[in-house]
Amino acid sequence: MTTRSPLFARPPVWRPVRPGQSHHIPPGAESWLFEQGSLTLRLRALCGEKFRVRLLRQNWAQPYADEARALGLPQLRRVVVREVLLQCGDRPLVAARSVIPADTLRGAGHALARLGTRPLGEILFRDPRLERTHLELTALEPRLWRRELAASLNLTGKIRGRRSCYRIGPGCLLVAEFFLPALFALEQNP
Ligand SMILES: C=C(O[C@@H]1C=C(C(=O)O)C=C[C@H]1O)C(=O)O
Repeated sequence: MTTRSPLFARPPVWRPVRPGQSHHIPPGAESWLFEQGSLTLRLRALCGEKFRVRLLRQNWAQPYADEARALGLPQLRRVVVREVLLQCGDRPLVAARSVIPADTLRGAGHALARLGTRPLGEILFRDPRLERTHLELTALEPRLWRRELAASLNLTGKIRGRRSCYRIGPGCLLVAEFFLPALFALEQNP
Protein backbone atom coordinates (compact mmCIF):
# COMPACT_ATOMS: atom_id res chain seq x y z
CA MET A 1 0.00 0.00 0.00
CA THR A 2 1.30 3.48 -0.81
CA THR A 3 -0.11 6.16 1.42
CA ARG A 4 -0.43 9.57 -0.11
CA SER A 5 2.03 12.10 1.19
CA PRO A 6 0.29 14.88 3.14
CA LEU A 7 3.11 17.19 2.02
CA PHE A 8 3.86 16.52 -1.64
CA ALA A 9 1.87 16.10 -4.82
CA ARG A 10 5.05 14.88 -6.54
CA PRO A 11 8.50 13.85 -5.28
CA PRO A 12 11.01 16.67 -4.93
CA VAL A 13 14.00 16.59 -7.28
CA TRP A 14 17.34 16.75 -5.48
CA ARG A 15 20.75 18.08 -6.53
CA PRO A 16 23.95 17.07 -4.75
CA VAL A 17 26.00 19.88 -3.27
CA ARG A 18 29.28 20.21 -5.17
CA PRO A 19 32.10 22.49 -4.04
CA GLY A 20 32.37 25.58 -6.22
CA GLN A 21 28.89 25.14 -7.74
CA SER A 22 26.40 27.96 -7.28
CA HIS A 23 22.98 26.98 -5.96
CA HIS A 24 21.51 30.53 -6.02
CA ILE A 25 20.56 30.30 -2.37
CA PRO A 26 18.81 33.32 -0.86
CA PRO A 27 20.96 34.74 1.96
CA GLY A 28 18.42 33.98 4.73
CA ALA A 29 18.19 30.30 3.79
CA GLU A 30 21.90 29.52 3.64
CA SER A 31 22.57 29.09 7.35
CA TRP A 32 19.60 26.70 7.64
CA LEU A 33 20.49 24.62 4.60
CA PHE A 34 24.05 24.17 5.80
CA GLU A 35 23.30 23.85 9.51
CA GLN A 36 25.54 21.11 10.89
CA GLY A 37 23.88 20.72 14.27
CA SER A 38 20.36 19.70 15.26
CA LEU A 39 17.55 21.69 13.66
CA THR A 40 15.36 20.76 16.60
CA LEU A 41 17.80 22.54 18.95
CA ARG A 42 18.06 25.58 16.70
CA LEU A 43 14.30 25.86 16.34
CA ARG A 44 13.86 25.50 20.10
CA ALA A 45 16.34 28.32 20.62
CA LEU A 46 14.36 30.51 18.21
CA CYS A 47 10.87 29.62 19.37
CA GLY A 48 11.28 28.58 23.01
CA GLU A 49 8.58 26.65 24.85
CA LYS A 50 6.14 26.90 21.96
CA PHE A 51 8.23 24.60 19.72
CA ARG A 52 6.31 21.47 18.78
CA VAL A 53 6.19 18.65 16.29
CA ARG A 54 2.93 18.21 14.39
CA LEU A 55 2.86 14.62 13.22
CA LEU A 56 1.17 14.29 9.82
CA ARG A 57 1.99 10.63 9.24
CA GLN A 58 4.26 7.84 10.38
CA ASN A 59 3.55 4.55 8.65
CA TRP A 60 4.92 1.75 6.47
CA ALA A 61 4.84 2.71 2.81
CA GLN A 62 6.85 2.53 -0.38
CA PRO A 63 9.58 5.14 -0.63
CA TYR A 64 9.88 7.37 -3.69
CA ALA A 65 12.15 5.79 -6.33
CA ASP A 66 15.01 8.20 -5.66
CA GLU A 67 14.72 7.63 -1.89
CA ALA A 68 15.06 3.88 -2.37
CA ARG A 69 18.12 4.53 -4.56
CA ALA A 70 19.67 6.87 -1.99
CA LEU A 71 19.21 4.20 0.71
CA GLY A 72 20.37 1.36 -1.53
CA LEU A 73 17.01 -0.44 -1.24
CA PRO A 74 14.78 -2.10 -3.85
CA GLN A 75 11.90 0.30 -4.51
CA LEU A 76 9.24 -2.20 -3.48
CA ARG A 77 10.85 -2.64 -0.05
CA ARG A 78 8.59 -0.92 2.46
CA VAL A 79 10.02 1.65 4.86
CA VAL A 80 8.63 3.83 7.62
CA VAL A 81 7.76 7.26 6.24
CA ARG A 82 7.40 10.05 8.77
CA GLU A 83 6.16 13.48 7.73
CA VAL A 84 5.90 16.35 10.17
CA LEU A 85 5.61 20.09 10.51
CA LEU A 86 7.95 21.65 13.03
CA GLN A 87 5.98 24.51 14.49
CA CYS A 88 6.24 27.51 16.77
CA GLY A 89 2.80 27.35 18.37
CA ASP A 90 0.42 27.16 15.40
CA ARG A 91 2.96 28.42 12.86
CA PRO A 92 4.73 25.76 10.76
CA LEU A 93 8.39 26.73 10.29
CA VAL A 94 9.83 23.58 8.72
CA ALA A 95 8.29 20.62 6.90
CA ALA A 96 10.20 17.35 7.16
CA ARG A 97 10.01 13.91 5.60
CA SER A 98 12.07 11.05 6.97
CA VAL A 99 12.42 7.61 5.43
CA ILE A 100 13.53 4.84 7.78
CA PRO A 101 14.39 1.36 6.47
CA ALA A 102 13.34 -1.70 8.49
CA ASP A 103 16.98 -2.66 9.20
CA THR A 104 17.59 0.74 10.79
CA LEU A 105 14.49 0.35 12.98
CA ARG A 106 15.61 -3.11 14.11
CA GLY A 107 19.09 -1.95 15.00
CA ALA A 108 20.08 1.24 16.72
CA GLY A 109 16.98 3.02 15.60
CA HIS A 110 14.30 1.05 17.46
CA ALA A 111 13.41 4.19 19.46
CA LEU A 112 12.48 5.76 16.13
CA ALA A 113 9.53 3.42 15.72
CA ARG A 114 7.53 5.05 18.50
CA LEU A 115 8.56 8.67 18.17
CA GLY A 116 5.12 10.26 17.94
CA THR A 117 5.46 13.98 18.49
CA ARG A 118 8.93 13.69 20.02
CA PRO A 119 11.43 15.37 17.65
CA LEU A 120 13.59 12.94 15.69
CA GLY A 121 16.62 15.20 16.23
CA GLU A 122 16.47 14.49 19.99
CA ILE A 123 17.27 10.85 19.33
CA LEU A 124 19.66 11.27 16.42
CA PHE A 125 21.88 13.91 17.96
CA ARG A 126 22.11 12.03 21.26
CA ASP A 127 23.76 9.09 19.52
CA PRO A 128 27.58 9.50 19.58
CA ARG A 129 27.89 7.34 16.44
CA LEU A 130 25.85 9.79 14.35
CA GLU A 131 27.31 10.61 10.93
CA ARG A 132 25.69 12.75 8.26
CA THR A 133 26.39 12.24 4.57
CA HIS A 134 25.07 13.05 1.09
CA LEU A 135 23.83 16.62 1.48
CA GLU A 136 21.48 17.47 -1.40
CA LEU A 137 19.42 20.58 -2.04
CA THR A 138 16.16 21.42 -3.74
CA ALA A 139 14.02 24.46 -4.55
CA LEU A 140 10.41 23.31 -4.62
CA GLU A 141 7.89 24.96 -6.92
CA PRO A 142 4.49 25.62 -5.31
CA ARG A 143 2.81 23.04 -7.60
CA LEU A 144 4.89 20.20 -6.12
CA TRP A 145 3.18 20.61 -2.74
CA ARG A 146 -0.24 19.23 -1.93
CA ARG A 147 -2.64 21.92 -2.95
CA GLU A 148 -4.39 22.18 0.44
CA LEU A 149 -1.06 22.50 2.25
CA ALA A 150 0.30 25.09 -0.20
CA ALA A 151 -2.89 27.10 0.28
CA SER A 152 -2.92 26.86 4.08
CA LEU A 153 0.78 27.84 4.32
CA ASN A 154 0.54 30.41 1.56
CA LEU A 155 3.43 28.82 -0.37
CA THR A 156 3.63 31.01 -3.43
CA GLY A 157 7.38 31.04 -4.16
CA LYS A 158 10.10 28.39 -4.27
CA ILE A 159 10.78 26.64 -0.98
CA ARG A 160 14.35 25.61 -0.27
CA GLY A 161 15.02 22.18 1.14
CA ARG A 162 17.89 19.90 2.03
CA ARG A 163 18.23 16.18 2.40
CA SER A 164 20.86 14.00 3.96
CA CYS A 165 21.51 10.48 5.19
CA TYR A 166 21.99 10.05 8.91
CA ARG A 167 23.95 6.96 9.87
CA ILE A 168 23.65 5.57 13.38
CA GLY A 169 25.77 2.44 13.68
CA PRO A 170 25.04 0.12 10.77
CA GLY A 171 21.65 1.64 9.91
CA CYS A 172 20.88 4.85 8.08
CA LEU A 173 17.86 7.01 7.41
CA LEU A 174 17.07 9.78 4.99
CA VAL A 175 15.84 13.12 6.35
CA ALA A 176 14.52 15.92 4.12
CA GLU A 177 13.72 19.34 5.57
CA PHE A 178 12.01 22.32 3.90
CA PHE A 179 12.32 25.83 5.26
CA LEU A 180 9.00 27.68 5.15
CA PRO A 181 8.50 31.46 4.83
CA ALA A 182 7.26 31.73 8.45
CA LEU A 183 10.73 30.63 9.64
CA PHE A 184 12.45 33.60 8.00
CA ALA A 185 9.71 35.94 9.20
CA LEU A 186 10.19 34.75 12.79
CA GLU A 187 13.95 35.18 12.54
CA GLN A 188 13.50 38.77 11.35
CA ASN A 189 10.94 39.51 14.00
CA PRO A 190 11.26 37.09 16.95
C1 LIG B 1 17.01 15.79 12.07
C2 LIG B 1 16.48 16.54 13.00
O1 LIG B 1 15.23 16.34 13.42
C3 LIG B 1 14.18 17.19 13.07
C4 LIG B 1 12.93 16.55 13.56
C5 LIG B 1 12.14 15.79 12.73
C6 LIG B 1 10.99 14.94 13.19
O2 LIG B 1 10.64 14.94 14.36
O3 LIG B 1 10.45 14.18 12.37
C7 LIG B 1 12.41 15.77 11.39
C8 LIG B 1 13.44 16.45 10.86
C9 LIG B 1 14.26 17.39 11.60
O4 LIG B 1 14.00 18.66 11.19
C10 LIG B 1 17.21 17.66 13.59
O5 LIG B 1 16.86 18.10 14.69
O6 LIG B 1 18.19 18.14 12.96
